Amino acid sequence: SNKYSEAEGKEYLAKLNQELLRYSNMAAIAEWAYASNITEENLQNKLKVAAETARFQKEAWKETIKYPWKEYKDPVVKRQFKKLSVLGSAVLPEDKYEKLDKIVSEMQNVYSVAKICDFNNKEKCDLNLEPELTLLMAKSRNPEELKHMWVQFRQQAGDKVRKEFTEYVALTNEAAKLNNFSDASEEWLKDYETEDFRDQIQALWLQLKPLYEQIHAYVRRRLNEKYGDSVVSKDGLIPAHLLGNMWSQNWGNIYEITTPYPGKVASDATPYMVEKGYDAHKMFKLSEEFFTSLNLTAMPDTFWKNSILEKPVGRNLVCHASAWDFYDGKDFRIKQCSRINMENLLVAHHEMGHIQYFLQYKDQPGNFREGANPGFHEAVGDTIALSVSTPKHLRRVGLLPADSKDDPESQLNYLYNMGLEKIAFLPFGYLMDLWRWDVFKGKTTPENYNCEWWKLRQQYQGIEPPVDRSEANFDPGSKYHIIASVPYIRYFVSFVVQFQFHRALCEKAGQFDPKDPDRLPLHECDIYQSKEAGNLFGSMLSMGSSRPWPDAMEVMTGQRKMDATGLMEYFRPLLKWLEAENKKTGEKIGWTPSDARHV
Ligand SMILES: C=C(C[SeH])C(=O)N1CCC[C@H]1C(=O)O
Ligand SMILES: [Zn+2]
Repeated sequence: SNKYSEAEGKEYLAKLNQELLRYSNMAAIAEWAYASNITEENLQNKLKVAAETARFQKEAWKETIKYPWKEYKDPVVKRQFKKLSVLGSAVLPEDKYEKLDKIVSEMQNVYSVAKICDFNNKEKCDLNLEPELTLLMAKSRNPEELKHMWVQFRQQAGDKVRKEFTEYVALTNEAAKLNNFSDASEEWLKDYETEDFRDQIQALWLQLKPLYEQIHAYVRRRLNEKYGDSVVSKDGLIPAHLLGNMWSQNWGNIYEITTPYPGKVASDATPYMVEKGYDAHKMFKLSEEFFTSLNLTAMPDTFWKNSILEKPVGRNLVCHASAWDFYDGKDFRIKQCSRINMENLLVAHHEMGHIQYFLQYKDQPGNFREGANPGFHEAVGDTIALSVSTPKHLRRVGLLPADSKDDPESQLNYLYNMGLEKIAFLPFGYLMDLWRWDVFKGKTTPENYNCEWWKLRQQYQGIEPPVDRSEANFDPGSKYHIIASVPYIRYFVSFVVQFQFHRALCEKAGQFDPKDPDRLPLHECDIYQSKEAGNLFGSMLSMGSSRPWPDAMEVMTGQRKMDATGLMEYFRPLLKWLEAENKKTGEKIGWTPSDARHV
């Protein structure tokens, strides 16, 4: 047979996959060493291993593209060649590849070591983002203290990396063009294999925007009542520092000051986690037990041995939570600077969802060991957490009092709390890459990085900075994913599809009936211990990226498209309540742009 026949191609793939897995394992080990202990030595080692890996990938790629794979018959062989025919940043000349790697590593270092002084004690200047500032942004009800932390963190993080980020954009675009993409945004979107992907996302946002405007109007009124007109206007933008989160991306931490029915039991497990002596290990064991109750896979011993589940003392590390596949079918890890509270319990489930996906597709060929699309990977843990978060489940595992009532007002409180997490996030999940796509396309230039950022924050989230901003600032650079070059539209996709997954699994578990949605409300569903649901989930997860994501979605939900009806069904009672409440208090729905207001 002539060289490069389909049989030859198949043999070539098998050998190449083994080599690629070996390099991926070495690269992950070097990256882990740096991310978990930021030292010059670990940086140099990471750069060296990354350069070796890139060199191998480039050599292999020159051979790969000689195979006439488009004429092959076997869809699995063709799909692997298709994936391997795009080289990624390894396409850059070695010096530029190393420069790009160095810049992203340095931006992560600046972000991870940023420290500010305490608002109340000017001598204490060792406050890190995690845990100190995260906890204070969640707890403080002092607008001046919140403003101090909001401004100071940005001064120590984003403002310091504006120049590096500009260089990062140029190099990332250069790599994209060498891979025959018009710019990096097109290379990032290839993972969705969907021609009109951006139009689909825009359509989903327009469907969900009314829900966001309702919760925005209600929260603005409650914050106006608490902080007064001089701090929060009745019909304008919400100041970003008052929403319980450094980036205003989810608002769960202001539940207690905006509760619809105060005095009713809060569905917050935090006090019960503390009372029961929870530590990080116990949080992750609780999550593991949920997965095994579904007949999904337990963590291998290496997970407990190699993971970092609490912030180590005495060294710098990247605290932003992450899950790692070491591509040897045995070594899987989480790195999380865990705190003992409900928010961290849900992040732990989020990360364990990544690990479960790794475990389910670990026997796929190397280049299929990824999510059906990146949004699916972000949705696994959150889908499970939708069951875990229910008052019914928290009572079941002893994280809410057994006798805590389930009356309609408590139910509404719970649904509102979930809305502060899931609905509030949607515009942020969208605008992050709306900004970056425009940057990669050159529509947003360094001269207007910050102005365009705040235009999007105003247009989509209806929020404004607590102090005037200028191009001396670089606020996008104060968000981890921007400086770590992690695409973000995956989270918007996740927040939509996780409700489609939840609905399908709840139906399978007999916990939801689409023909009688009021009998078993979707937001009360808990799939715990349903092996039928778990087997259905596993059948999708084990596919990895071996098939286009509509095929994977269809296996589990019967649908082939992203669809907002899952999220809308889950929050239907909340939307009704918010519309009635905002009508009663005569709220303006939406917001008048600040400049219009100042005129
Ligand atoms: C927990 C992770 C690690 Se993939 C994360 O980055 N998330 C989870 C939800 C949104 C996004 C964020 O924190 O910005
Ligand atoms: Zn994630």
